[in-house]
Amino acid sequence: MADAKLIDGKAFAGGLRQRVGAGVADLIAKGGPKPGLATVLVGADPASQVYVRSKGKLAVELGMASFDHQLPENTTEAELLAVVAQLNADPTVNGILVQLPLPRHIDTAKVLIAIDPAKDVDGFHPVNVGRLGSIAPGAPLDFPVPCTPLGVSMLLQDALGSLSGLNAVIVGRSNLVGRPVAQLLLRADCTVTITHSRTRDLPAVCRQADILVVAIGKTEFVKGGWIKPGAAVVDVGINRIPTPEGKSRLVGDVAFAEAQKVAGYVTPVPGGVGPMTVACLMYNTLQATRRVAGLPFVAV
Ligand SMILES: Nc1nc(=O)c2c([nH]1)NC[C@@H]1CN(c3ccc(C(=O)N[C@@H](CCC(=O)O)C(=O)O)cc3)C=[N+]21
Repeated sequence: MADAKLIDGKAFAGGLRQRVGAGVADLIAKGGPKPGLATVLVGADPASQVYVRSKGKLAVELGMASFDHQLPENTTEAELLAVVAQLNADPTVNGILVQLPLPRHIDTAKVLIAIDPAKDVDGFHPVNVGRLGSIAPGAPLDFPVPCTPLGVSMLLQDALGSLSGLNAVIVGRSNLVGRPVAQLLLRADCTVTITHSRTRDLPAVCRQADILVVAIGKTEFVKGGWIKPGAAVVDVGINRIPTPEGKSRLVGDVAFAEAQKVAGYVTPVPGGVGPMTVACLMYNTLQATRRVAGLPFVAV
C-alpha cells in the first residue's frame, strides 16, 4: 500500500490565519471593535512562555490587540481571580486565555468558571462545555469551542469531506482534548468511541477506527499494527524527547513511521495539530468580538 497522505496542519493553519486576518480587517473597516486577546501566564515555565508569546505575536500580526499578563509562580488564587475580574470588565478585551496547567495551589475549575463565557476563547467555561455537550447534529458552532479539538475537526473535514457514519475512536478522555473532540465528531455524525487507560484490548478497538484521534501524552504509544489500513490518524501528542546530540525534538503519541505505512492520512508532529490550536485561538477571538458587536455568525 502507498504511504499515507500527510495532513499538513501548518499549511491549513496558515490559510485559516489569513482568513481570520481578513475578518479582522473587515470588522474594523465596518467600524467594529478591534479584537483584543488577553493571555495570563502564572509561573515561569519556559515552554509556556514561548507559547504565550507566540500567541500574542500572532494576534498582533492579524490586526488584534494583545495584552500579556505574566504573574509570578507564588500568585494566590485570589490574586489570579482579581486579574480575571479586571479582564472581564475591560471592554477592549474580547478573549481571555489563562494558560494551563496552573500551579497546584490554584483551583483550576474555580478560575475557569470565573472567566466571562463570552470571552472564554479556550471554550473551557462550564457554560461553553455544556453548549458543546448538548449541540444538535450539524448545528452551528456559534460559541467558543476548545481550540485543539476545533483544529482537529477542521483538518479531518478538509481531508475527508463528510465524516458522516465513520467510526471515530479517540484515545484519551481529557476535558481539554478527548471529550470535546468526541462532541465535535458526534456533531459531524461519526460513531464515536472514547477510550482510556482502562479500555480492554485497546489495539483491537483502535483497529475499528476510520478516524483515530490520539491525545494521551505518551511518546509513540499507538503502533502501526493498531491502525486500520486507510484510516485517518490525527496525532495530538506533543512530547519533547532528548536526542543523542544532547538537544531535544518533538514527537507525537503515534509511532509516525509505522503509521505512515498503514494509514490513509496522518498528521505529523510538529506541523500537524499544534499550529491549528493557535490559529483556532485567533478564530475564536475574532468570533467573540463579532458577537459582542452584535454581528451574525459566519464561519471563517
Ligand atoms: N489555556 C490553554 N490553552 C491552550 O491551548 C494551551 C494551554 N493552555 N496550555 C498549553 C497547551 C499547549 N498548546 C500548544 C499550542 C501550539 C503548539 C504548536 O504550535 N506546536 C508546534 C510546534 C511548536 C514547537 O516547536 O515547540 C507544532 O506542533 O508544530 C503546541 C502546543 C496550547 N495549549
